Amino acid sequence: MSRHRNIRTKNYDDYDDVDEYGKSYNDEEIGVSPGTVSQFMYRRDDPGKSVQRQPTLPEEDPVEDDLMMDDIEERADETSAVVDLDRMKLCIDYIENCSGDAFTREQVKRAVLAASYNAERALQLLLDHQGNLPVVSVTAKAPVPFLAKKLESLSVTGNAASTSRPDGGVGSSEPERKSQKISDVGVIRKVATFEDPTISTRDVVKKLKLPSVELPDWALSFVQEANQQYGAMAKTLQATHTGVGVNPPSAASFAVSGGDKRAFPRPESTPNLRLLDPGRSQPGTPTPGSPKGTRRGASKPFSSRATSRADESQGDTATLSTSKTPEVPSRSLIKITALYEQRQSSSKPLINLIVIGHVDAGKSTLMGHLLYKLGRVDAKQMAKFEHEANKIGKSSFKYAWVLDETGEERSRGITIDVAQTSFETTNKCINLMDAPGHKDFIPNMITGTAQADVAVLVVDATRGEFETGFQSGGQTREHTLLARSLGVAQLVVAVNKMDTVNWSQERFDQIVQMLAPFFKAVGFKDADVDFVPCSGFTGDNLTESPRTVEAAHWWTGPTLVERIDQFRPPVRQIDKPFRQIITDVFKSQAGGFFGGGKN
Ligand SMILES: Nc1nc2c(ncn2[C@@H]2O[C@H](COP(=O)(O)OP(=O)(O)OP(=O)(O)O)[C@@H](O)[C@H]2O)c(=O)[nH]1
Repeated sequence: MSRHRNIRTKNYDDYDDVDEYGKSYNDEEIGVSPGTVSQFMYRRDDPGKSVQRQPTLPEEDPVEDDLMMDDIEERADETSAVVDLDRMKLCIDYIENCSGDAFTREQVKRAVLAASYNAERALQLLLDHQGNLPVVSVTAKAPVPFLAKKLESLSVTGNAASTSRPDGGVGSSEPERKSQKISDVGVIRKVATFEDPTISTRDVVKKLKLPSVELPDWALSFVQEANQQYGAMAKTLQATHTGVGVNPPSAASFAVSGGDKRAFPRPESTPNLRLLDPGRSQPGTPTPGSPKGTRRGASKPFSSRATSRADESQGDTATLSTSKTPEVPSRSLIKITALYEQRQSSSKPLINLIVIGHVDAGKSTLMGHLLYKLGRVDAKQMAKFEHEANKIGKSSFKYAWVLDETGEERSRGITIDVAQTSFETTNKCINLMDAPGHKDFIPNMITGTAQADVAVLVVDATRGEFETGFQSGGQTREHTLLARSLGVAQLVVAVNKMDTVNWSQERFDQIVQMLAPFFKAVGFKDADVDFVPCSGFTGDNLTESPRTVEAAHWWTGPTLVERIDQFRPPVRQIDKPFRQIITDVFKSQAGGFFGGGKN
C-alpha cells in the first residue's frame, strides 16, 4: 500500500514529542509522498501548482441558509423535498456558470431532472442534445409518504384575488379549491420555487407549518394536475406490474377531483412503464446497469429506467419511473445470490480477522508462531528469522518477524503497518491482519480494523503490563472501542504471556473479571466475547492444549485456533445496494485510482 510504504520510510524518532490523539505526526510530512503533493495538493502560494478546479457551485445566501437549516432541523422528516429544491438551484447556477445563456432556463431544468440533480451530467446531456431534451415531469418522483400523509389533513384554500398564475394559466374554481387536498408537498415546493421566483422555498416551508395554508391559483392548479398524473401513473403501474411483484404507489394517495389533463401523459402511456419490470428486457433496449445498456441509452438520457415506444412516437415526451424498489429480486440478483451461495457451500467461509491490543502485548509473536505451527511458515524460513534476529540481539522477536517484514519494524521491534496474510482452520478461511499496537499508528490500525469482521484482542497477562494497557489510557481500551465502532461484533481475548505468570488460573480469572464489564459497556454481547489463555512465545494453547503442567490441570477450554474456528461468518448483504467504506486509495501505474475497504 503506497501510503503505508511512505510511513515506513519515515524516521519516527523525529516525532516523539508529538503526543496528540489521532495526530501523532504531521500529515503534510508523512503519509503523502512529495510526488503526490506536487501533483494534487493545492498550494496557495504557488498558483501554478494548484490543481485545475472546476467552476465551483455558488454559495447560498448565509441568512437564507441558516433559516433553511432551522427549518430542516425542525422538520427533519421533510428534508428530502427541500434538498431537491436546493439541489435544483445549485445545479442551475452551476450549468449557467459554465454555459452562459446557451440554453434556456427550461432546458436546463429538464436536463437537471433527467440527470437526477447531477449538475455535470445535466450539462453533458445539454451539450449532447443541444438542449433538446424531452419534457420531464417534476412529479415523476414518487411522493414522500410521510409528507403526503401530513398534507392530506391540510385543507388548502386558494386566494384568487391576491395571487394569480404568472403564466396566465387558469386555476381551479373556488369550490373545487376548497375541497382540494394536497397529497404531495414536494410538488408544491417545486412549483413555488421554479415557476415563481418571488416565492422562496423558505416561504413555502413556513406556510406549510400553519394549520391551513394559502397558495396561489397557479400552484393549486399545478397540484391538481400533478395529482391526476400520479393517479394515472399509479393505476398504470398497478395494471402493468400485477404479478411481477412491483409495488406501485397507491392510487388512492394521489386521488383528487376534476382538473385539466392536457399537460400530462395519457393513460395510453402504459408501455412507458414496461421496462420497470427488472426481469424483463425489451429487444433493443438497454438492460439497467449493463454497460451496453448505458451506451445505447446515451441517445435517450433516462432510457435505462423508463423509455418507451410511446416516447418514440411522441418524440419529446418521457415519463420517469417512480423510485419504488421491486420486492422480487431481479434475474441478475437471483443469479448473483445463487453464485454466492454456491461459492459459500463449495469452499470454507471467509472471515476477515484483525489482531489488536496494546503495544508489546505480543500480537505479532502470537500470530507468527500460530502461522508457523499451522505450516504457513516452513522450518527453514523460521531458522533464518531466528538467525537474523539473534544477529541484532532481538532473538525474542523471531516469531514476530514472520509478520513484521520491513527493516524499520524489525530493528525497532514494533509493528508499524498492518500486515496481512491468510490461513485455514478446520471450517474457516481466515484473512489475518496484524495491527500495530503503538498509539502513534492508530490511523493504520483503524484502516485494518475497518476491513475486519471479527477481532482477536491480545492482552499481556504479566502483572503491571495488563494494567498499563487497560487502565492507564492504554490501547487495550482504545482498540476495543474503535473495533466495536467500526462494526466488529465478535471478539476473542487472547490472554497472552501466561508463561510469565506461571499459568496462574487466579491471574487469568482476575483479567477476565476486569475486562468483561468493559466489553459489555462498549456494546459486545456476552455470547460474542470469549477468553483464551495462551503463550505466543512458548506456543502453549495455540493449536494444541497447553503442555505446561500448571496449565494442564485447570484449562479445559479450546485452543486459540479452535476458538477462531468458532467465529460466525458475517452475513454479506449481497442483495442490498452496493456500499463500501473506502479506507485506502491506490494509484495505479496505468493511471487512475482505486479505492479499497470493506463492503
Ligand atoms: N515471555 C513471553 N514473551 C512474549 C510472549 N509473546 C510475545 N512476547 C515478547 O513480547 C515482545 C513484544 O512482542 P511483539 O510480538 O512484537 O508484540 P506486539 O504486540 O506485536 O507489538 P506491536 O505490534 O509493536 O504492538 C517480544 O519481545 C516478544 O518476544 C509470550 O507469550 N511470553
